[in-house]
Amino acid sequence: MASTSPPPSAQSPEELNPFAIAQEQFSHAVRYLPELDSGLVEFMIRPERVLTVEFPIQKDDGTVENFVGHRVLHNHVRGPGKGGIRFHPSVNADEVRALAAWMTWKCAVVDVPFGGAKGGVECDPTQLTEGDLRRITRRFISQLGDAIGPFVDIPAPDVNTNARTMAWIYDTYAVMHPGENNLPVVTGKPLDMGGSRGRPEATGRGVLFACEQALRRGLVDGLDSVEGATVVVQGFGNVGATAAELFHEAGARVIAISDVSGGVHNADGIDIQAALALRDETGFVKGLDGTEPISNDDLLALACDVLVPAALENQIRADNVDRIQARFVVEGANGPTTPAADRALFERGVPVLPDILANAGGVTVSYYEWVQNQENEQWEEEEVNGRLLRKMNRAVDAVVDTQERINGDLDAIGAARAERGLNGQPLGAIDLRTAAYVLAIQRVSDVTLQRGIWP
Ligand SMILES: NC(=O)C1=CN([C@@H]2O[C@H](COP(=O)(O)OP(=O)(O)OC[C@H]3O[C@@H](n4cnc5c(N)ncnc54)[C@H](OP(=O)(O)O)[C@@H]3O)[C@@H](O)[C@H]2O)C=CC1
Ligand SMILES: O=C(O)CCC(=O)C(=O)O
Repeated sequence: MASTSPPPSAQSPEELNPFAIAQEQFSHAVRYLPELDSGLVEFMIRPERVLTVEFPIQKDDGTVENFVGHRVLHNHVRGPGKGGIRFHPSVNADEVRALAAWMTWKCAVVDVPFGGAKGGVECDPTQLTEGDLRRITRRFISQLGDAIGPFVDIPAPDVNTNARTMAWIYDTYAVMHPGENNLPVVTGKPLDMGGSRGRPEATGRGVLFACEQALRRGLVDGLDSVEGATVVVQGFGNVGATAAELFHEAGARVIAISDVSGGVHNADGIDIQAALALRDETGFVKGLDGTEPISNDDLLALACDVLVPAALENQIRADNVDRIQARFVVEGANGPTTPAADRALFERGVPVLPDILANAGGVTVSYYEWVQNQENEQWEEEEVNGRLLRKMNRAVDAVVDTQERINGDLDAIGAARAERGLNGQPLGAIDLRTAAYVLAIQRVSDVTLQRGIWP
């Protein structure tokens, strides 16, 4: 597997450091919440716990190799930590810190009773066998010990992990905790091991639901439905492939898709079922019949109604944002747009439905799985999807309403800042990401104060 596109030299590492980005997004939003005490703000920006573990495994080729893994609990004020585990060569502590912080805000935006956490192991799954991956997972989970648990911190799938990985996590934890109902320790499990119907598709489905509700709210001039819209999807894994399939089923024309090796394009629309079959057979979408090859860079620059980045961080940056022609960006991935690119898109009037809202369908159905596991129940898929739809619609409405409220109240917020001795410079209008942060920070700070964690 190739790693993420190399960062362009024009941008400093700090500008592309996910944790620095997460902190910048948070600090920007806090300016619109002048009532928050500075100590409380500091409490919310910092991760509560960062664990880094190192462990050897014997690989199937007979060699022994050391691996490094991280699990970060960012904040557990609203509930146990929640967030996926990623296996990727570019995993590092700062990336996991950022992903954990985004989980805190995401769970608050969609209003599920979890805090934020995330994990990752620095490894390249393309160079490892299934047996290697199983041993890595088991050793990583044993090393984490009671830092995870059904009411402590609950992992889930992320990049290069899936239901099979979650089954190994469950089993490892269950061996360490005999005699207990351990099912809620991890979500995204296989269906016959306490997984929830609808969880494998939930993130992609949530991306579609969020996009549809945002269009109904009139966020994109002249586009009120995905029906007939042209859609470009970067990343053809759990999130991207499901999103592509569901946008297609909803009547959109998906004109380009991609994976790490590059993309394929057809202005008349891509046969998504054929793409799925090809990916399952070869591992890639390249060479799909009836399509032209396209690089990931050029794919992002295609003219389309909706662009869904669903791969990794830092895909839309200062150096390529001018090429973006999409009318609406809906973030399936975590952190695909840098702050500089956010600002440029906002100035151009291109709305970005942020990750902490748009891709919250996964954690929402993970919450439903966790609830079902407590009762040893399994809901019907219609029930799961119906609940997801209502959650996503409510979350989109809450974020759009927050944006409208704040942007209609800038003078009063500026005056409140001046009154508290804060920088009194005029405040600019906020984008959807900042609105989502304001909503989330408000929810987390309210509970922090109610619980008396911050006096
Ligand atoms: N799984 C979930 O429930 C959730 C995931 N997310 C986020 O969505 C994103 C995707 O996750 P998920 O779908 O689970 O991961 P997967 O591992 O299932 O899929 C990732 C996809 O992205 C592709 N990819 C990797 N690197 C690049 C690159 N540099 N350029 C283009 N494509 C690339 C991969 O290609 P290849 O397979 O060829 O390597 C693969 O198609 C991540 O940001 C994740 O954090 C967010 C919420 C929930
Ligand atoms: O399903 C979950 O619990 C977490 C999913 C996740 O890691 C994410 O939303 O980024």
